[in-house]
Amino acid sequence: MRGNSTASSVCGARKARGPATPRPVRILAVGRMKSGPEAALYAHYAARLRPPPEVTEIPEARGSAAEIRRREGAALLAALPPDAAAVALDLGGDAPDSEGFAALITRIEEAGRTACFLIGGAEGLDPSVTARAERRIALGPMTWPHFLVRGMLAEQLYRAQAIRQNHPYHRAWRP
Ligand SMILES: C[S@@+](CC[C@H](N)C(=O)[O-])C[C@H]1O[C@@H](n2cnc3c(N)ncnc32)[C@H](O)[C@@H]1O
Repeated sequence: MRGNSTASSVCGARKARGPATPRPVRILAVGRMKSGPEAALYAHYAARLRPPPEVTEIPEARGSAAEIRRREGAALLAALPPDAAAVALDLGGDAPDSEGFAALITRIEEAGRTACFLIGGAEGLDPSVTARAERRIALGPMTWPHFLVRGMLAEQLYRAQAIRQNHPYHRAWRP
């Protein structure tokens, strides 16, 4: 399982156990989401997460495509907390299955770090961001709109929570 094979490398050797109460995951995302179907999708799944994720929205930058990526990238990196385990949502990343994604969250929590998911804007993520990320994850090979990616990530976070709690929301395929 691809996701599991590299999940163990994301956190580094820190404390063996995290806090009893998991810290909220952080979502650092370019763009201000207005009310609409994408916001409703995100809210639907985020409301099921315990604790709920904390979202930091980075304003869309102006300029050439490269300038936009660089400015938005600098703002994304500046918003990372010191204990961040940075995970970039990136088309060039690997595509773990949901169990592998859940294992990644567990590893980050057990290392006592904060899982921080980085989502780019229309021009994508700057190379400085993908270089900083300890893990790059693709939601398949197709390009999705960034606000939709936020909702899709929230659903996978909820699925990961269900997997970790053995909740029947996630029905693993069995032969
Ligand atoms: C509209 S996409 C940017 C497309 C840009 N041309 C690129 O190649 O990254 C906006 C953001 O959504 C996220 N995204 C879009 N599709 C994705 C996918 N299949 N897997 C992971 N993240 C994706 C990435 O964070 C991306 O920076």
